Amino acid sequence: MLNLKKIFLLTDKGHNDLKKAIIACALTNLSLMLPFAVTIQIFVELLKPLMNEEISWHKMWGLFFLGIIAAVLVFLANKNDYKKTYVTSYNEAKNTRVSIAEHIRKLPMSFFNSKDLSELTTNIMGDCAKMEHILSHVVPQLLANTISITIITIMLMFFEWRMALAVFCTVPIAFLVVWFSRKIQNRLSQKHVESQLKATDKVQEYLEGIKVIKSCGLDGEKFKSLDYALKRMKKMAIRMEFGTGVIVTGSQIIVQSGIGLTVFIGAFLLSNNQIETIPLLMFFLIIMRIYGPILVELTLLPELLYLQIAIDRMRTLLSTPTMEGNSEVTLEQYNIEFQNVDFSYNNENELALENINITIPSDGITALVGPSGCGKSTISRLIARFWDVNQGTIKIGGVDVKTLDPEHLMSYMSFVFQDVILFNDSIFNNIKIGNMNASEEEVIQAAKAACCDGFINKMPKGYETIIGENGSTLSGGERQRISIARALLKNAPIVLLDEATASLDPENEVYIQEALSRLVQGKTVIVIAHRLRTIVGADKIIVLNNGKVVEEGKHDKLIHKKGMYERLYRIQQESLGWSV
Ligand SMILES: Nc1ncnc2c1ncn2[C@@H]1O[C@H](COP(=O)(O)OP(=O)(O)OP(=O)(O)O)[C@@H](O)[C@H]1O
Repeated sequence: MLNLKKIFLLTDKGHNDLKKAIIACALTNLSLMLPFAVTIQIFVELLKPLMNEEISWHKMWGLFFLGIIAAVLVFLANKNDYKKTYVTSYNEAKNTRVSIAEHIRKLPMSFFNSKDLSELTTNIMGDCAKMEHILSHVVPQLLANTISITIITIMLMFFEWRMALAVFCTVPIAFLVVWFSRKIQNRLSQKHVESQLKATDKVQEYLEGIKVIKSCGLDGEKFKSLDYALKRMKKMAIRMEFGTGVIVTGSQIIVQSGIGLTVFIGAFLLSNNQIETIPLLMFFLIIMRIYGPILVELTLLPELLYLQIAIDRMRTLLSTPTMEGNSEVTLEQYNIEFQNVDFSYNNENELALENINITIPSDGITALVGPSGCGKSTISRLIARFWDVNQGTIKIGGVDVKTLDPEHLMSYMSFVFQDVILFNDSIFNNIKIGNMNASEEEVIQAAKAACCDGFINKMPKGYETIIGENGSTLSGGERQRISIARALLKNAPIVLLDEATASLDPENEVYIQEALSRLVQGKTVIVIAHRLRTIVGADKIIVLNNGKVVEEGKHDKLIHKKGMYERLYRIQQESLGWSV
């Protein structure tokens, strides 16, 4: 028995709905035979004068009313069929989209290292749309046709088995041809899908990088690679359509050869007086009625094989293990401890962090410094459990972060990154993301504390101003202050600041320093700063180099030590005097 739930990755409800849709479709198919049977009976009556018999008008009126009843039944069956197939398939696709998005949210960041955004977008939108289309337009019809054709075949077998055999014997051969060519079709579909993904990726890259492309004069080169990807997608689409076309047309010809066979067998039986003219004509009419849906089925079958690629991709995504953990534990203290931590992003031989043993005290500022690529951001990502360590443990208040549910852990942390993510929504809602339960007053208070109030009030609609995709209508400093307002509203006990004041003009920097000083009061703060003068007053400075801790202590101690920190600090102080 076909396990539709597994094949099409359905929810329990979706599976039940699909079964109902198949039954509804089969009923529609069978109901369509009613007007057909009435028509044949009328046809038989009308032919009676040719056999020197009289038309029974009494019977004709009866058939007329039967015809009306049949039409009403067809209408009701179609209505039911529409509701069961289309509405339920759209619901199922919506549920699948939501469960994919939910699953993606819980995946470790290592997953995103190997996937690009266009592939995930295709997963959520494209694959689900394909599933929606095929669950509503293909699967119920295909299976319902199979059921109704089988029923009709059995009925005709009882009536005249030789003619029934002649009508249907070509059908399984045609289906077997499509089935056995599925490997070729799969290969063609796979290549087509890959070329589609590549093209989507290139279009996305082109649009996202349009500023750099223009400013660096890369129009020709980048356009060439986009053009190549689009041409390849076209080539693969044509190749797939051609390959599928040959297989489908071939199988349709096989089915239609049944017409010749039926005529041949019919003529043979008629000449031997083994069948009468009217039943013979009836069989010819049946061929016309039955072959139509079978030919349609043969064109639908490759679509089903094509869907399999999308479903396989969704299955891989949904079976990728998520990051789980306890969401009941309450953290009482916020000191952070790294014990013998080793970490690598992809390859275990290339450690981004090696044997890290550090303590980040609560209620104080700890700065992570060191040359570019030394592992500062990696430490902050591990604290937030964006990734899990390869070896060792990270504890917050004595609790191993690996045992905590990532979303629960996140409720204890606020982030202020340099590359602020803002949504195409009002300023008010962008700040409120920090705490969805906050009142209007609290949002405004946070905005004031983050020095946002001034520029917000100058905007045409104040807090209700829509700020464009990723805050495109704001300056870098304004965007950063909004992200600080968000963090202030969240009021989490641990604050992670990543390059928060880099690349800002002096005025903005003053505002941001003021906002930050309010944000960090009484919190466990981890700052990643390149400009060492901003962290001179930190309670602890951890110096990293090549993924290892090389020095630790306060500013004065490290300066006296005359090690890496002192060297970096000196170079930066000297560079302050430079002019271009
Ligand atoms: N997502 C990633 N996948 C693979 N390798 C990564 C990833 N992110 C960082 N790395 C590598 O890990 C090492 C440490 O990177 P990290 O971002 O922690 O450095 P950093 O000290 O914060 O650098 P910077 O100051 O330039 O931001 C680098 O060699 C970097 O190339």
